[in-house]
Amino acid sequence: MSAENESSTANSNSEKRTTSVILLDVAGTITSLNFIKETLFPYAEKHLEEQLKANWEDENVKALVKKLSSENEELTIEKELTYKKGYDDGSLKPHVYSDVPEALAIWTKTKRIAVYSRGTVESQKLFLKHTTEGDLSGHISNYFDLSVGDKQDDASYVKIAEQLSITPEELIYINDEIDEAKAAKKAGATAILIKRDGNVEIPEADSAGFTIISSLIELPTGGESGKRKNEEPETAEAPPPKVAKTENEAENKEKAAVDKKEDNKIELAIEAMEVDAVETGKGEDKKVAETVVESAPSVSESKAEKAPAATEPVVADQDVEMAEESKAPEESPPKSDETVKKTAEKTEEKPKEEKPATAASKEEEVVKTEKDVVDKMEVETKIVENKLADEVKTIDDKKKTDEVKKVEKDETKIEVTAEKTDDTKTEETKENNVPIKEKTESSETNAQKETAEKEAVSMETESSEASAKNQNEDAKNKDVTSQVSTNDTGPKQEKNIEEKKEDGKEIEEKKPEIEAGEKPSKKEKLVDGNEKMEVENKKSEETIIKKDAKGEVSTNDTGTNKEETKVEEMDAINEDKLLESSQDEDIASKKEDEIKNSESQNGVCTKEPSVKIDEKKPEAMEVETKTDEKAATSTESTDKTNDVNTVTATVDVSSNVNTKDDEKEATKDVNKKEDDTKTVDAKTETVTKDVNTEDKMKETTEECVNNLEKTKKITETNKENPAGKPEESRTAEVKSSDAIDGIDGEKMETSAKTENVNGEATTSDAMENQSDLANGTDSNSGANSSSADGVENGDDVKNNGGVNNSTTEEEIKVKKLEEKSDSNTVSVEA
Ligand SMILES: CSCCC(=O)C(=O)COP(=O)(O)O
Repeated sequence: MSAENESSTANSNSEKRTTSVILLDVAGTITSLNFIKETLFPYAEKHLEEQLKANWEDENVKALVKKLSSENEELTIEKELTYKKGYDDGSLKPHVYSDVPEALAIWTKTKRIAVYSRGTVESQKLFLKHTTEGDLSGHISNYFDLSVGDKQDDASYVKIAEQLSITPEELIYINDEIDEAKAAKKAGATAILIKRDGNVEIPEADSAGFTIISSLIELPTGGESGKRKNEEPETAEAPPPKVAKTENEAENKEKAAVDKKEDNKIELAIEAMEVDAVETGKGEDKKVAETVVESAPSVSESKAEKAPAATEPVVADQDVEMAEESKAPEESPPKSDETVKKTAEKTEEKPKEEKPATAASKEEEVVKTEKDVVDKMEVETKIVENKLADEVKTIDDKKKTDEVKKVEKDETKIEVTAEKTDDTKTEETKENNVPIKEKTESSETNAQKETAEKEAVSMETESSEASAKNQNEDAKNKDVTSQVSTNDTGPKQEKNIEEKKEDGKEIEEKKPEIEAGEKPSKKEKLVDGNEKMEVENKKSEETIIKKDAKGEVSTNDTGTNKEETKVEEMDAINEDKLLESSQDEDIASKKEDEIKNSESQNGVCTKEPSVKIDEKKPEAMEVETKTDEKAATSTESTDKTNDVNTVTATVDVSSNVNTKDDEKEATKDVNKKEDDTKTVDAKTETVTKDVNTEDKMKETTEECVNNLEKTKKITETNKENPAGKPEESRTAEVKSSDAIDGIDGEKMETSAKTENVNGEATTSDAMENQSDLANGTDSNSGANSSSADGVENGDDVKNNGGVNNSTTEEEIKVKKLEEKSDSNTVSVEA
């Protein structure tokens, strides 16, 4: 039997990975004791006699009988023969518990399974081969019978271990008898008690410290090791196994059922038992290390080996703790792996999912921000447009009011001039009613001009509005570009921006044309005024154009305000000039009145000069009026032309802004208007010069009046003393003539030179230089040599002398004045 056991053991050991071996008892463990007692043994007894009788003549039977007579072994052999016959004919069917084949199938994957029974090895083999659950002999690697020793002897377990090539600690013995368990435990093996129905009850005191199971599937992970039990007090203060078993029986069954399919868990339970056995210290440390190494070919196996079995609840409290401890590393890694995987997936998926999500959200945010920006821009542009429209309206209103005021002022001025012209009551002035009429007509035309100007101004305001809008659009474009630079807007906005930029460029290109169209309307007003304002206006225009050329956002308010201020200044200057001219006229009229009064008082001397002066005065007035009229007509003509040009230009500009061909025509018109304005400016320059000469003439007339008064006094004295002091009268006359000649600077210089040649001191109080001339009584030739006029004057003085000479000289002087005034008029007409 021992040899059989060894051979079977050797055959199976090489195939197992682990060194631990589960050693099974038969009766009461894999089969019921009732089957052994009630079936197997009676079957043998019954069939043994028959077998003996049938085979009595057989040599084998004869040898057995002889042997039984001496050792009782033959009976065992006869039993084997009986069992074999029964198993073979089916009359005997060995019983096994239902959990046996399942447990064997599980254990046999990683463990060796051996059988240790009182029946012979052949009987054991026949038994496992013909069980009610089928042939289970294939899971059994080794069979041991009583040949190795009594089951209650611990040495038997040592031998078995030796035969299995393992240590007793590597042996797990499962049986139903406490004495055998104690022997195995004593040998160092792990002894597990199993309680099945019909087994002999184990006293609780004896079973204390042993693991008790009711099914092989409940095989505990740690098992009961002798050492552990030995470490605990034998009195077993620990709870009795039965109590733990009964309390946890239902749960163990359920869990066992659940864990049946998990083969690795059972294997791990066995490995845990091995570990527990190693912890007892009975095993060799090296072997334990080897088992650990062998049982750790892979991570899963090592984990599975340490994993708790489903039968864990059956285990005692300490084992449960170990199982929980062993669970933790097993369950935690998968969890950790899963968590790692999940986290990795999350980390991988999250960025992938979050990135698109964040990208989409960002895009949505960007779109929202873009929409918000566009909305804000639209709102801002609307606000700016509304503001500009309001400002343009206010500017228009101001301009209209200013223009109305201007029209009123012009009307009053025209009335004043008309009244003045009526006051002259001369024939020439009557003849000059035509220009006065023209003035009135021109006033009418001025009124028409004003209306035209209003229209032009309205057009200007429209153009200014357009320029303001253009500037606003430029500002919008700038704002848009600035916002686009900060914010990455979509392509739609870029297109809009580009379109706006193009529109802004076109508008900027149109600006100079529009602004050029504004020039005539401005120069209309400049014609009435002086050149300074024109220059200033040009400068302002140039500055505006430069600003526009630079791309600066020049608000139209400043330009319009400047224009308004300039126009106002121009109007003020014009008004001042008109006032000055009117004052000059008043002064001249006053002087005339004074002369008349003096004439009426002085009699002879005053008549001719007064007449001539009166003749001259109307002429001078005529000159003035002519110059004024001509200036007015020139200005009016230019105004008319400019008005027409402005109207046409503004109409052209306003109507032709949309078409480029019309814009070119408008530019041509504007250029023409600029040329017209230049010619008008030149004319105005000549007119202003003539006006200055007229002022000088006025001064000379004043001096003439003074001299006449003096001549009057001299004539009176001459009358009183005809023979004496002719020089004084002559000097006075010369003074007057010189004063008249003084109009011409060259004549004054020449006369002064000739007079200084004589170098005689004068006693006259009137004018020192002229008194020098007067003192030169012998210097008449000098005076005559000064000029042709001087010759005439000298002749007159010589021939006439006295009162008559003075009158003739005055007439000559008046003629000179007339000639000069005529030359002025001619120059003005030219
Ligand atoms: C399976 S062989 C027959 C079993 C038998 O004879 C026997 O006595 C079993 O007792 P044990 O508890 O030792 O297996």
